[in-house]
Amino acid sequence: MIEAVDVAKVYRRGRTEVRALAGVSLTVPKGEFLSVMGPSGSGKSTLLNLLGALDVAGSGSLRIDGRELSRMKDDELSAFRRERLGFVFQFFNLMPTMTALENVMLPGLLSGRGQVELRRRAETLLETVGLGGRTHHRPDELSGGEMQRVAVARALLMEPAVLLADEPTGNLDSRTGAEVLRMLREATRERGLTVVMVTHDLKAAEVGDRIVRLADGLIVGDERVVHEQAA
Ligand SMILES: Nc1ncnc2c1ncn2[C@@H]1O[C@H](COP(=O)(O)OP(=O)(O)OP(=O)(O)O)[C@@H](O)[C@H]1O
Repeated sequence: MIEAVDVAKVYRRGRTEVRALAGVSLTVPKGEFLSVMGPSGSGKSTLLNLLGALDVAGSGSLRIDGRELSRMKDDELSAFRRERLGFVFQFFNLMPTMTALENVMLPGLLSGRGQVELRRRAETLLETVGLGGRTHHRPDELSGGEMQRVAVARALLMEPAVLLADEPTGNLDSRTGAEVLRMLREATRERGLTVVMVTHDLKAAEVGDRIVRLADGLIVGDERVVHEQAA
């Protein structure tokens, strides 16, 4: 599903060079929930930006959902991003003047799909994330956890192959964060969705199937998470 081979990224600022990623190889099978950890500056956001086709790698190969990103033109990349990838961010990034329902429908409206079908799907997704009763609330009428649930529903609208989450619980208290993660875990498991989540929080990371650790732009750890069996 995701296959990165020797992916490197150097940022140049005047005469200084920063090797944000120094050759990362990583395979994430379909349906896996991967957590990425590492100290500040280790390259986590850079990796997520490359996986999200928001930036291009300097070298190496990056295949997602069978497509080699380096061979795609800008308009192909935006279409790929819109149709195959879902994003969840630390600060939710909801439109403040729109209701929860409108926020969830938004990626679909931009893609030109029919309103009636989109509305039905958005309502179903809001039910799935436990917000069936909040469809007409605007973000300032929702709690942080509810806003992040709306963001998860929005990320799922286009039925992406991969969901990328950047510190999705970074702005939530630990209990609310855990609830959002449980909901994310269930919603993605039902859909066989591949998830890559960057987090500083080990508890959050352990919700995933596997934890990859970065340091200085390299993978320095890669372990499976052992989950207790439900009784
Ligand atoms: N646009 C940019 N221009 C120049 N340098 C950059 C740019 N983006 C990132 N860097 C540098 O690349 C390195 C990796 O940054 P990155 O943001 O990927 O780290 P991170 O692990 O996500 O850190 P944090 O946990 O603080 O968000 C850092 O040294 C950073 O300063």
